[in-house]
Amino acid sequence: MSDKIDDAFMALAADHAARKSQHVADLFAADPNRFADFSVRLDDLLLDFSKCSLTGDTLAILIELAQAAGVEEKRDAMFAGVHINVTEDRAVLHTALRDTSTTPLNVDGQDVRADVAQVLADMARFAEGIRSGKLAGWTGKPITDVVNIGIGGSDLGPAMATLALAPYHDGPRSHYVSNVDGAHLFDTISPLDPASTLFIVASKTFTTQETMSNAASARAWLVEALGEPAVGHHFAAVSTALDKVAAFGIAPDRVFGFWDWVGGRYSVWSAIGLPVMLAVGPANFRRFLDGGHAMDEHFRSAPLAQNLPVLLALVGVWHRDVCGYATRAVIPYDQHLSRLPAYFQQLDMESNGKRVTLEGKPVAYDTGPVMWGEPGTNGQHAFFQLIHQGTSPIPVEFLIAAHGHNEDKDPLLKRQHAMLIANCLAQSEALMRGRTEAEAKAQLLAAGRDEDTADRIAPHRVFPGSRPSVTLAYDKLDPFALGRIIALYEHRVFVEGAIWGINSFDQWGVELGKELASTLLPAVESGTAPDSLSGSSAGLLQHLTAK
Ligand SMILES: O=P(O)(O)OC[C@H]1O[C@](O)(CO)[C@@H](O)[C@@H]1O
Repeated sequence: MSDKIDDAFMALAADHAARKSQHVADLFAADPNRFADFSVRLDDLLLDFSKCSLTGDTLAILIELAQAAGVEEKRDAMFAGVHINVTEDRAVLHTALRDTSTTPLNVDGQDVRADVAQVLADMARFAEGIRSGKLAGWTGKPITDVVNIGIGGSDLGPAMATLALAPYHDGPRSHYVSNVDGAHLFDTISPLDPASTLFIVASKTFTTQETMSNAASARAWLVEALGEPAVGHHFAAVSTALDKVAAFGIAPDRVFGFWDWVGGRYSVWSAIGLPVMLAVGPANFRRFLDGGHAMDEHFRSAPLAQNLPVLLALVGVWHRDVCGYATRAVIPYDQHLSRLPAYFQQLDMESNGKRVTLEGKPVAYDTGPVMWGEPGTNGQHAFFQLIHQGTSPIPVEFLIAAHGHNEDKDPLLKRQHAMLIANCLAQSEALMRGRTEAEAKAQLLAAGRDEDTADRIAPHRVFPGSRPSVTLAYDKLDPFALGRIIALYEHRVFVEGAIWGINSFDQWGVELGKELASTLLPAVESGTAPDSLSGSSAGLLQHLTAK
């Protein structure tokens, strides 16, 4: 870490220490412009971070921190195709997947623009064929159900986006199978008709144990029902490992490639998005890409102090490193975004859950927090108790649309959307404002409780307040809006990683478990624990394989 970064962190720590007991409600009372000063817009997309404990001075130091960490230079290097993923010696160019520009973009001497456009055109042709029924199943039945078999980035992105775009879904039904637990595949395909089912085997590496075993079982199910020759009509694949796909037996015109410069958790924009395109059609998929590109343009050009991903990241760094909050909750008040927290968990935690710098030295500051969440209002009736009154503050990120998709259909549904907004605003307001003991007692007395009861109960009804939250508001969750939100969070992860000086684009932390699982499989099947296994694991293995 450079001296300038350390200086900025020290200045932030001093600012935090000096204002530790300051209530955010007092910041609002002191500054009638606080909302305007601590919110930023990109068209209808509004990021409000005024309910966090930052002041203008704090923000100025955070911007200095971003400058000292070279965020702008690192951003430009990413967009230019520099191999910023140093441990895998790869460029990081998911942004190229949503860019329609024809200016050459050379990656390792190869202009990737034409490749990207070609795969998109192939996907669109295939998707239109399936959606129109022209590309039918082996028996001539049109495809009614698409089962994506993939895991991690080859599952979470398309699964999240398909659900998010449910109002635009006019193609075959979508299903997602990821877990190596055979129950996932079995429960999904049992009700389906093999003659009208299409499987997409999605795996960047085409070696992932879960995906390969689910694909083999799906293939066997299909062959048993329709015979071996049917396979070609009912399978497609998405991968960077085209040689391995060919070995699986999927016809080349049903194989959609992508490239090693697209990380798994950044791949929903690539051919990994094929099931989304099948569901909502190529035009809506293009709008999703355009939304991502709009955020890219904003990220590249807006000054740091008006830059949504930069500001979201700086608020994140403030909470993680200065306030010391170990987790953050993402709560979409949008049922269609109910898979967003799971998607963000991979995006954020696989990217920034790192303990060494780019140079392989221990990091000087805490890196990625635990990210978790559930849709509102459900979370309110489950874990919000702890967020309001627990001992450790948890920054919350609320997402809310001004308009729902169904509100024009029925006044009752319009009212329900109003209730959704009211609940979302009520939660962030309650978290920030809190309730004093005196207020709690006055309420109890006003409700007819006697003095002793009011004194006894009031402490339980105190809310400390000053609990941080940001709110991301948008007009309506359409494909463009979704693309913008996803790209916003991708770039936020990038900026945080750049400040911490880590590689946000590798994932070595998943390897050890994978290696051990493959060496343990024969032991589980034979019931004999190898000597190298710890007493605990050997004991568990014996218990689980005893009969
Ligand atoms: O697409 P693949 O190669 O099957 O990998 C699936 C997922 O597995 C991981 O490598 C982690 O195990 C993720 O990074 C990736 O998204």
